[in-house]
Amino acid sequence: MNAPHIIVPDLEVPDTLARILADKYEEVRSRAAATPLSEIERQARSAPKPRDFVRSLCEAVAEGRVGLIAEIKRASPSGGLIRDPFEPAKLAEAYCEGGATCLSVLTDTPYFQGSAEHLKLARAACPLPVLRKDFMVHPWQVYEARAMGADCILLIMAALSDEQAEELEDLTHSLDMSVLVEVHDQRELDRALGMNSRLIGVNNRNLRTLQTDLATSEQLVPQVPADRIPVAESGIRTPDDVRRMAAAGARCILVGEHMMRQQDVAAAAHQLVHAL
Ligand SMILES: O=C(O)c1ccccc1NCC(=O)[C@H](O)[C@H](O)COP(=O)(O)O
Repeated sequence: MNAPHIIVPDLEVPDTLARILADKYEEVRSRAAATPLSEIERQARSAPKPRDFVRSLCEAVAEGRVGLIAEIKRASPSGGLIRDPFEPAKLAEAYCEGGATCLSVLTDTPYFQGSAEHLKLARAACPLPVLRKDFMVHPWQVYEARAMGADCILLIMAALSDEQAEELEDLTHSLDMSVLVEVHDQRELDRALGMNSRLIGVNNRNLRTLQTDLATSEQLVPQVPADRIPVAESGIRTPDDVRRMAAAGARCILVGEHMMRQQDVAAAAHQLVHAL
């Protein structure tokens, strides 16, 4: 089959992200050549109904709880191999038992050792809505996300032009899925606020240095308007960190590596959920 023509926008992107994106465009080209858009769309439309990711977080916050998006990730560019052995279904059950509101599952293979299979196993093991954590650059991946059962996708503003972000957001919403729009600086936040999605993720990880700094959320979260839901992402480890993010205005958090490194994942989730 012929590889589809996919246009790559000319963006200024941090080094690590630029490498990941170059590989991602290649991956999408070859996967879309093997499974045409019409076929992946058919699979997406016959997938089980989406679970409401945004509503679950809103309910957690309305009930005074921390909205924990608990991440299932085996490895990462900053952390190397994080968890081995790695059992997505057991991890999903443990997160659910520990009080997580939603799951985030890495599906990128080259950099995170993730897969669609991890997402399917995790979602089948619990009732929680699931975010497909990957580098989304093309509509084909949105259909693929729905086809594998994802309830939400991540759109990283640093990786997308405004036109791309809006196209992917519209398509995602048309499939009744949620979008978590991720920003790391003021300019990206301003662009994100021009979109329709309610979930605004502030990534504390600088994708140039891969270092995390919770001050990023402290600076940006107070500027997120009340009709949006801020989510503090990356580098959150302790109950004090959770309280720090809540003091900045983020009662929803996305946490991966800290919990993935604990023997008792349910207890680690429970500790963060009950930090306030
Ligand atoms: O985690 C990385 O090393 C990384 C490198 C390049 C792009 C993205 C990366 N991480 C994705 C994430 O956003 C985190 O997995 C997520 O926010 C959880 O962060 P943490 O709790 O610090 O694992």
